[in-house]
Amino acid sequence: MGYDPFTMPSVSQALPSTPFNPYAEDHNPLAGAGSSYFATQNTFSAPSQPLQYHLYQPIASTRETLQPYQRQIYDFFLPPSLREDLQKKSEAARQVLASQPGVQLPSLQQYHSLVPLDTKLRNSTSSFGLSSWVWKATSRKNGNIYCLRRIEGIRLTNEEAIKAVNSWKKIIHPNIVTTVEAFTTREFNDSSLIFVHNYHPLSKTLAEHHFPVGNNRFGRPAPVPEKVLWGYLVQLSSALKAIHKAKLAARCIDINKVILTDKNHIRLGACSILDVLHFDTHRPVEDLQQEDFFHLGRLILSIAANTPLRNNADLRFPLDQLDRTYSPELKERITWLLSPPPAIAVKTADQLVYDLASHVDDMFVAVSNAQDETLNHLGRELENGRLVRLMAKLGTINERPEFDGDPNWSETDQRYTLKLFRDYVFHQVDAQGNPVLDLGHIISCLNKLDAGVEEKIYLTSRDHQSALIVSYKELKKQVNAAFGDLLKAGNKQQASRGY
Ligand SMILES: Nc1ncnc2c1ncn2[C@@H]1O[C@H](COP(=O)(O)OP(=O)(O)OP(=O)(O)O)[C@@H](O)[C@H]1O
Repeated sequence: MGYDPFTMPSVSQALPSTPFNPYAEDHNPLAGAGSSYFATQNTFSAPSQPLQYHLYQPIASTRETLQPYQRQIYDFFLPPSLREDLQKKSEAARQVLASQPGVQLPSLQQYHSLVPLDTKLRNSTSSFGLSSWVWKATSRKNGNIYCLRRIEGIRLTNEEAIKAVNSWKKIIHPNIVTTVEAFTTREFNDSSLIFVHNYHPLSKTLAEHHFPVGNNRFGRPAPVPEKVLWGYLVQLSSALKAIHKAKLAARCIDINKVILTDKNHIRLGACSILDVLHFDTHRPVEDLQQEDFFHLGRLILSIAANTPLRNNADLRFPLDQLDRTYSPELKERITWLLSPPPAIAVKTADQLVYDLASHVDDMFVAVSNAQDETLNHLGRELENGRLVRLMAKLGTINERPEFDGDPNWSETDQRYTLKLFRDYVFHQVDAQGNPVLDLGHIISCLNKLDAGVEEKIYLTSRDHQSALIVSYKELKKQVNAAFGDLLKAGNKQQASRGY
């Protein structure tokens, strides 16, 4: 195979060898002997040793040298790039703030362990006209992680204002970050409003993605591919369709408020906020909906022109320049979005989606292909999950020190056969007594056990004093019988869960 599966580092192996303390208050993996060292450093969030992602990559593909029926180790697991991506997201979601004097953040209602998401490390006033702060936090009620946005120094004069979020809570759409709730707090010695949204780890705003600060690229950056722009347009049009249908207006279509949560997958990130903040202005929702189209046009134009176009920016010049790089169709669509609504009729999101039909189809094909691929990977991991359950069952039986008052329970009857089987699967040695670490052998034995096939195997004890020939079918029965005994004795309801 040219690959040693047992050198694949686990997350904990990739970290320094500080002993893990499961009882530590700080659940950073570095908590323990090293935490006091790191706590003294001038870092804002808890420092974490970067995972050695390169160690997870296959060294080289040796597919050509294999027979078609032979498998590489990676054939059994998720593709490395997807695994790395998911691990990075999981690491970001689990990140905690090092407890340092002066940066302790309060718990807000049931939300605790706040960690800033705003990389600018300053409060900003840009999008809502008020200072806002963004954190991730864990809910004490369900353990889920959420995105909290604090709007600083706002006193609501109308009690009904905060109820404006209720209509938003019902909107569940792949291109809209779900609104969870909003509440006021005095935890910051002022009157602040907190908006709770779903959390999407490692997301970036479109501004951060397309106009990174301190971008040192020389010359003009390469234009964003037209396909990406159509993708954004289709996704945000679909979001608008859902929002307008609910008789709401998005009001937050802005490069700072649309977040990229996966490759080319965007979501409107700050819905409901302006509805609460401007509750008393009573602007007709129809007007706000028409403004959504303009903001969408400006957003796409900004990215196409490679320039953040703020309020009151002159859009004619970038629009005129557009057909140098992009198709007349894209220019026409953006022009439609930016132009005032026709006198006799209003623009509608339905009409927009209808006009984008051929691009919606492209997107549909791409998403369906991606889903097929994901289901394929999921199928593989399903197999792995099944084997883990089987190994968990075997683990509860093998070497159990005592059961039902019998210290020899795991060494007698069928349990003894299972012990020999364990040795057969995991403790094989070659003629020189060296360990044989063949994952293919382990997986194939466990699969046969799970299926309970008729195939017979020869099991022998370590001292070669006893030997037996047994089929996988019998072994399967024995596993189930022994595990059944354990289940009977334990809390049945509890123990049977998950096996
Ligand atoms: N729901 C969310 N889940 C995860 N991260 C989010 C979520 N919403 C926003 N973020 C991230 O939080 C950071 C700050 O978001 P914010 O909306 O404040 O952007 P900003 O550029 O600072 O805008 P502004 O200047 O208007 O404050 C961004 O990196 C963004 O990707």
